[in-house]
Amino acid sequence: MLSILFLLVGTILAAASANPIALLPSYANPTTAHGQPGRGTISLTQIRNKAFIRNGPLDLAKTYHKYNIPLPADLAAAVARHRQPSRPKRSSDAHGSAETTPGPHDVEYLTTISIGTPPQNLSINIDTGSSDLWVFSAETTSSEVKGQTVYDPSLSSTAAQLQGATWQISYGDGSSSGGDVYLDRVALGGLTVAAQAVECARNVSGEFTADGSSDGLMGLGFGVINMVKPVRQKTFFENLQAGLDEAVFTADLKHGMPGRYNFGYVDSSAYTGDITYVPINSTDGYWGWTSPGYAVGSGAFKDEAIVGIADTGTTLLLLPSDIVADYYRQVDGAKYERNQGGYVFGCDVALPDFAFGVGHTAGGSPAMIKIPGKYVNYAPVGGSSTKCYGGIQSNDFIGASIFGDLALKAAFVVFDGGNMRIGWASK
Ligand SMILES: C[C@@H](SC(=N)N)c1ccc(Cl)cc1
Repeated sequence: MLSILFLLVGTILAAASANPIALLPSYANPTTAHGQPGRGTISLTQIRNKAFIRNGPLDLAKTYHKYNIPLPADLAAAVARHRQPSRPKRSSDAHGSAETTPGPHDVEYLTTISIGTPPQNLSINIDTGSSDLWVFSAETTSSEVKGQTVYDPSLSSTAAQLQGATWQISYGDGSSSGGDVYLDRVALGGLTVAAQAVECARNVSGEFTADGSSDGLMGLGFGVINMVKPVRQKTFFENLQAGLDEAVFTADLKHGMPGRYNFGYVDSSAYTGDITYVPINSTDGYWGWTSPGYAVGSGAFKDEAIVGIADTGTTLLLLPSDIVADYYRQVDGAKYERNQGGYVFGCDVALPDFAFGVGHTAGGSPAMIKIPGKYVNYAPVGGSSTKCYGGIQSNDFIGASIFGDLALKAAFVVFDGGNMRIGWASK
């Protein structure tokens, strides 16, 4: 319940739109505050401000704020939605595009997002292999912040803490992070979600601290594996999806140069030939799909189903060990080195292309995505200028293949949430 504030005369007109009862001065018959006539006094007549539109959530939220009580999740979301329209208009706003920039050796691709009001710009790793948007924050243990830009919800007028919510996540490379949650405005590529769950790190593992270029991750997997407790939160794409012209986002990563993530449309100028679509299996929360097989260099296509995920958050292409061995048999001097954790070769060696199939053989040959051999030279191994590490490695102990950035940057990829399918095209 709003407590009706008696305002000083000077602020009456400015405040009228914010309060249900406008206080209008009446100079005609001066009386005391209790209605008794007196000299030099003023009486204030109350009239209802017909321009005031009652808003229950906002009224209730004012009471919570008055007593410094964090807002319950639903109320926080209602307040954030009231402050900012959450659904993009179905016109020019229903699609967006953002440049993404590779780190050294294309180890990751970083994209700018803005969070809060006024906007705080952070550089994040878009990761289709997870489903949490988490960022370095003002709450992150200071010794674990080394060069990252942090999000500070206390500086955002649209931030509302999600009461009681926490998160903790671990990734395939052993890295991890965890903290609490705010709802705030998040914008990417011209698209905005008014009440996006922004997971603020209180702790991050050394791998994240050591990467001063990345201020966090935006997971674009499926919300079923979002790690917020007690209530999982939707991804940025899931929150946008219904308002997009097309319920898709596309990844156009490039080798050693900036690429783009688009949302809500398929840019027909970004690829050659046709897009071949195959169904995805999102049961495990990933963009899971099956390739029908592969070819090494100019060799024949080999029918061997490759069950994997399309994962922008993994650098390399991780495949069954028999396929990996088949590839490196075509590389002079290549060998598996345990102490390097994979196949290595001379940095100047000729590398054959690697192609993987998309679509079923079904009599006709499948569409093929060809990874140029030069892409497979990932980087020199630590301390050497002559020995290089392969970009194709084994998926041993993972349980599925991972079509990471090495594969994705050879293609234009459509992540089609509307039709639960993934599309691959050459470019
Ligand atoms: C799904 C990715 S992790 C990610 N993209 N956030 C993954 C899982 C397990 C291994 Cl071993 C390597 C990579």
